[in-house]
Amino acid sequence: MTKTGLELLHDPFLNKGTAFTAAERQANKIEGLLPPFVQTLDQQVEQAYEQYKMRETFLAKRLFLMDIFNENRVLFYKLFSEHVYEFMPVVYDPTIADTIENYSRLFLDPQNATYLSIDAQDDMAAALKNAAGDRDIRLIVVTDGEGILGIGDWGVQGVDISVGKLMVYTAAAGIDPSMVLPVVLDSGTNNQKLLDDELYLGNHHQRVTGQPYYNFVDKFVALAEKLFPDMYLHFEDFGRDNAANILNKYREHILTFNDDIQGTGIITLAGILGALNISHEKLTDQVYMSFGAGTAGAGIVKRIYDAMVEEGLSEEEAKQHFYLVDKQGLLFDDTEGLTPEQKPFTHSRSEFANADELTNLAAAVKAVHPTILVGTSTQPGSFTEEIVKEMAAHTPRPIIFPLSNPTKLAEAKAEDLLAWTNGKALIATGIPVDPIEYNGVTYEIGQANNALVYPGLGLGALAVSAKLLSDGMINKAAHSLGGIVDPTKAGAAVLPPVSKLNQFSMTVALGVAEQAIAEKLSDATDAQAAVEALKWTPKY
Ligand SMILES: NC(=O)c1ccc[n+]([C@@H]2O[C@H](COP(=O)([O-])OP(=O)(O)OC[C@H]3O[C@@H](n4cnc5c(N)ncnc54)[C@H](O)[C@@H]3O)[C@@H](O)[C@H]2O)c1
Ligand SMILES: O=C(O)C[C@H](O)C(=O)O
Ligand SMILES: [Mn+2]
Repeated sequence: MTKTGLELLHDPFLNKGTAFTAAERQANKIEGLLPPFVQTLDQQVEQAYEQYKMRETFLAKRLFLMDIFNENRVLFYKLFSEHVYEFMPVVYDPTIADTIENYSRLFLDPQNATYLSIDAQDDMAAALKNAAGDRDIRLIVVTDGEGILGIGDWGVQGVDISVGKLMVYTAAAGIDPSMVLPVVLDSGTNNQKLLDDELYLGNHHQRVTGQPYYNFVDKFVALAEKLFPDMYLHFEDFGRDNAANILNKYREHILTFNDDIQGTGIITLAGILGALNISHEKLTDQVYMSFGAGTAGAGIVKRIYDAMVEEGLSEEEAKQHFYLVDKQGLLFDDTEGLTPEQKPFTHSRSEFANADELTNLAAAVKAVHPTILVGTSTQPGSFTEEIVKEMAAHTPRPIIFPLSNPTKLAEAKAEDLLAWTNGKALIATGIPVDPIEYNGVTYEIGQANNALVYPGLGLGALAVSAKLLSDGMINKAAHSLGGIVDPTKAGAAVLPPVSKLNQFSMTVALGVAEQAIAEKLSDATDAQAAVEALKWTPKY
């Protein structure tokens, strides 16, 4: 059914607004519904950008851009693609945290998302069909809102992270926006503030947990697979108790990806490889400390550990290079409340004379002397001057990545890390940071955010219709980000800049697609052609 009239103007996948030509206006019953002058896409972009600049706050800018998103996807993505570096923190993290916290109050438009309720599971198939319409869905980002960034449980309001992650897929890697579906699984929320708020738009009950919850997820996965058999299923911001369970359940059966576990692992490994490229040190000589060994923290550890094994260490040797610190302090094999992902990387108390005193990060750093410290703890300011100086006293180029998001939760500020280490720290942050002047050198700060890698990974896997996402494909993605930054330049970043996101997303996609073919996870033969064929560009 072709849409005409107001229906056409209100379909963001078809609407061109003032760019509809006179002939199109006549053919589609929209004569007189628009001002007479026919604009080009470039003129629309220029006009929209002027309006964008008039908005003062990041939140106001984001709301303005979302209006365009809801009206006209081509215009939105053309505008986004011309201002990737500027728009990323507005459209995505950290501003997205504000819109998630205020979602119900700011609500205007469902943004073509699918809302699946644990209390209405009989509607699930209809809901997915309604949301897809006649579109060919190839990519789903799904969240249950329990572990949004580091801000916790936001129930149905977490849907914005599904929408936001998908926007980055299109802006960075050219995934056709008509092929994507954001999904939220509403199984309740344990956020009392939301439960007490009569304007909260989700289910007003505590989270359903255990088998009924997993049955709900299972039903969704099975239906999505049936309705969209060529789909890549991206899980985002599930709670610590469920994220790894869900990934482990499906990863060997369908083409699926957990961004917090795998995406963060890839980008952090890439950042560490970039740092070692600058310091000329070997990965297998590093002593790694994870602060906040939850979904992301343990996911990163597994990825770095795999890389150490690939570089020749035995599994037992490699494990000795890792130390996890969580709420309990340094994690030992007899620590209460260990997660299955933490257990393999614990130590024996007998390795330390003062094991019982290692109940906080400062004591653990003093006892272990890590060369790499990665924060995924949601604890702002926890990488203190004392801790950082202690670390720097025992290693010439400490690798320090405060990765907690959004900005207000970061373990440290990049400028402090530089000052406390006389410019020696090799830093990556979770959120964008402007270049820092220190002692006459301009330091570029790499952004270790999974957004630098998941778009290319998804494009590569989708382009060749990979059957699964293998460790080999993941590993290839991590190694695809090297070679863009010049490590000999003073103040060089450990990761390529966000301004080159489109360029290196293609490198990642190609590497991943080639690897899928090499592992016989795809019937395609020409990775380059497949990637180019799938790539969408915003034009009328
Ligand atoms: N930069 C990125 O690409 C990226 C990717 C994923 C997650 N993150 C960030 O990492 C953080 C954690 O996310 P997650 O999904 O792993 O959450 P999570 O809840 O699974 O993990 C957080 C961990 O921190 C621990 N923790 C909490 N308080 C602590 C304290 N006082 N001391 C030590 N440990 C403490 C928790 O026990 C838990 O194990 C978030 O802020 C998130 O934004 C960043
Ligand atoms: O969303 C982000 O900015 C990265 C990451 O997935 C997170 O949960 O923090
Ligand atoms: Mn996330």
